[in-house]
Amino acid sequence: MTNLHRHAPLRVALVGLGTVGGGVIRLLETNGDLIARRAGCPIQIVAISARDRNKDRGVDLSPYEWVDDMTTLATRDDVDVVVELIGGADGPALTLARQCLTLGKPFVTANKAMLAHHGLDLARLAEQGGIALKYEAAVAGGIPVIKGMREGAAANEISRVYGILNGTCNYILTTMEKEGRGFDEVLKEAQELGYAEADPSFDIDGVDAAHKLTILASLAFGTELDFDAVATTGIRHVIAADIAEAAALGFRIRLVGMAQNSADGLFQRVHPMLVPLDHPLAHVDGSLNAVVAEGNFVGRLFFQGRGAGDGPTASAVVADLIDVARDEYGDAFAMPVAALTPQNTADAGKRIGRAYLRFKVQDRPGVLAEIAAATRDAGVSIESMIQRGANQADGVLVAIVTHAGEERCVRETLERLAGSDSLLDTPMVMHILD
Ligand SMILES: NC(=O)c1ccc[n+]([C@@H]2O[C@H](COP(=O)([O-])OP(=O)(O)OC[C@H]3O[C@@H](n4cnc5c(N)ncnc54)[C@H](O)[C@@H]3O)[C@@H](O)[C@H]2O)c1
Ligand SMILES: N[C@@H](CCO)C(=O)O
Ligand code: NA
Repeated sequence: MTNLHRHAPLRVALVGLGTVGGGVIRLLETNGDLIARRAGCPIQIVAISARDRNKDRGVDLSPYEWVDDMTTLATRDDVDVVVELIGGADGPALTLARQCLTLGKPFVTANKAMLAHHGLDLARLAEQGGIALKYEAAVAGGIPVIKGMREGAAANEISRVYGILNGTCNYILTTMEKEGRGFDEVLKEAQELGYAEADPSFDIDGVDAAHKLTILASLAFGTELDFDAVATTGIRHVIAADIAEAAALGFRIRLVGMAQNSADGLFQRVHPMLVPLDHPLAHVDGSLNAVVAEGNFVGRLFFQGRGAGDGPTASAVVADLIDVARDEYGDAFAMPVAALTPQNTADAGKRIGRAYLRFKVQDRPGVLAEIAAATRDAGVSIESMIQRGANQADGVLVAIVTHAGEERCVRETLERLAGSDSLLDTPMVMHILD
């Protein structure tokens, strides 16, 4: 029989056997023959490691050699590539990454936290060793957006890259919207479905999306990764009433990560936004993620797919392994580290856009006039306003959509209202996607 494979098997050490690690084992077992034809060689797991050897993971681990000390994998001659699926920006994942890349062992990871904080150093090590550092699973799970940005869109100057980058938050927001269920209950469900990070506050406070945006921004703009430059707000303070008011005004609420280039510098933010119903992001539901990139020759690119969960994430990890088997890899962040430029952070106050403001106020004469006066004095023009819950002892809700204007004016409106005894709660501001 003819041997259709060009190479000897690619021997993989898999570290971390949770949601994603289990998915990788299942995927390779299910699609192994097809993958071997595409990769030019079989991809074989030869060693596995995790914290607890005896835990039932729902997959048969008996065919694979268990390794207690993962640090030995970096020096093993019978391992061609190490896959890290532990998580955490520092700690054992980072130690393993540094060891592997320093010792010339190709490295595949889904760990966006580690890349957002240490990506440049790790890319430098990979570059020095002339080896692969691959991380498709780290951004938007199964969507091939790293490949899309690094390779497919590489000829373009990108003006803006944005999208829904966290499956847990999207699942929470869209389930609350469709089923009217409470935040805590839906978060628990997202955890059970394997979407959430080990510490789910990374998801709901927008940190995970900010990790991913940090990586995307570097690919889009050729800048050094700068996690600290991302202004981040999560979805903790989005309440059911906001979702209902947004719907009444013709919007849906999504946690959006956005990086935008301007003459002033780079603007990077993760925050809940109102998305108009006629925008494709308004229809990205559940654990789906989506990324939009605007290029000067290609126009608007729209990537959509499952951003979390075992199957989609394993799909991205194994795609990286296929690239390693084919010997197809390049600079981790699309150009040599020395060619990346430092970022200038743009002043968000000068950004022009519409905003949604929600106030919980006392139900008494003059309150609306007080809010209107604050917007007038700050130079904010009101497009529409809704008041609900008249005659309620615990106050009424006032929701405002502004005309497009500088963001600093919205900030000034809130400063003018600060301390007013008409307000019963901290006002909520969400910007509107254009
Ligand atoms: N779950 C997803 O949908 C998803 C999607 C994209 C990326 N990721 C990323 O993939 C990685 C893994 O995520 P997961 O959801 O599979 O996590 P998980 O918690 O389900 O699994 C983590 C695994 O790592 C092992 N581990 C943890 N600490 C360890 C240590 N100190 N030493 C040895 N092993 C250790 C655990 O035993 C477990 O097997 C993370 O970086 C995560 O951010 C997850
Ligand atoms: N916790 C992440 C996993 C995918 O990176 C999410 O919910 O999107
Ligand atoms: Na991806």
